[in-house]
Amino acid sequence: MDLWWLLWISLLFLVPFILMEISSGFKFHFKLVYYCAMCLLLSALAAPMCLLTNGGRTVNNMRIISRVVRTLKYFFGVRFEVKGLENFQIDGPCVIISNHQSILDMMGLMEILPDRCVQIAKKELMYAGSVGLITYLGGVIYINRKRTSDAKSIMAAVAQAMISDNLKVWIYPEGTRNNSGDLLPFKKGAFHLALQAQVPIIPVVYSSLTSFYNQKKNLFTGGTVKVEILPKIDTSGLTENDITDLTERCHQTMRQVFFRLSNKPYESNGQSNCAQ
Ligand SMILES: CCCCCC/C=C\CCCCCCCCCC(=O)SCCNC(=O)CCNC(=O)[C@H](O)C(C)(C)COP(=O)(O)OP(=O)(O)OC[C@H]1O[C@@H](n2cnc3c(N)ncnc32)[C@H](O)[C@@H]1OP(=O)(O)O
Ligand SMILES: CCCCCCCC/C=C\CCCCCCCC(=O)OC[C@@H](O)COP(=O)(O)O
Repeated sequence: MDLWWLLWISLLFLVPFILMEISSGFKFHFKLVYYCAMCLLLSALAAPMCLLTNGGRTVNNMRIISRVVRTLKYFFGVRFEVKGLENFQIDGPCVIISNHQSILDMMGLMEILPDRCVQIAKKELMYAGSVGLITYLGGVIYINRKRTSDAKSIMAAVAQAMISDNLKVWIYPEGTRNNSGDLLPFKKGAFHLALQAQVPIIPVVYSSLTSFYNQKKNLFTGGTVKVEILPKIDTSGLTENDITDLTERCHQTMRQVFFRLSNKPYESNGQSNCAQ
């Protein structure tokens, strides 16, 4: 008898949930699964192309990867309005920093990826099947975010490789995806890297995706993302003592641009912008 009551009560809660899920959530989750499946499929197709063209793990594969990933936007109704591409026209290496909202960011990244540019990614991405393989072949640098000391020594080696191999490095200084409609405080790795390699920083800002992609509201329709590549920030002459200031300056500049591109009034948060 008790079991029957339990069953009825569960149904009472389950049925509206299932109906709601069918109407909005189902579409949302279906599209997300479709996106991941497309990433896995395109990666599986791109991997042999990379191997046949360039033989193994090299940044040159990023040209192939970006060309393939650029086709994804047509499947998902996403478009990009890009400003400031001329700011990428610098000789030599640099650190590129941008905001990170969701896994959809891979489309925005590949839309404007400059030549000879690798990204810093969490090591877990290595195990994402064919996506892991394609990131490996493209020369993505993996870090263990839970071990600051390991991440620091990898970043120090990256600083040297940037100079010797003329590499640009793309870092998401928020350190994780953030779809809250604001920027998270910045981690300091990107700024240490720019100082160690003595290279400029180029900030890139993507407008908020929340009007067409919002996990809390089960929303995933098509839309336009505004992208702005900002002028380079020089780091020559700066020392370790300037890291906090530099981090804060970049965060403030990018936050202002983020609010402007997202058509939202700028809110001053009044706190320190650096991650503690
Ligand atoms: C073909 C179809 C394919 C389709 C699909 C595939 C599509 C494309 C494929 C290719 C593209 C792939 C791109 C993948 C992108 C993935 C993105 C990510 O994974 S984001 C997550 C990983 N990235 C990051 O976390 C980067 C940002 N994080 C940092 O920079 C961090 O600082 C850190 C990880 C280096 C360290 O973390 P943490 O300890 O939490 O950080 P802090 O609070 O910033 O630092 C603590 C103290 O350490 C000092 N510090 C930091 N870094 C350094 C350093 N390098 N050297 C010296 N000291 C350092 C820092 O100053 C702090 O000390 P304090 O005294 O407080 O100042
Ligand atoms: C045989 C193994 C099968 C594995 C299946 C893997 C399923 C995943 C498949 C496709 C996912 C496509 C993802 C595209 C790349 C996304 C990169 C990305 O955005 O990573 C998130 C990372 O920046 C921050 O992570 P967190 O927000 O801290 O978390």
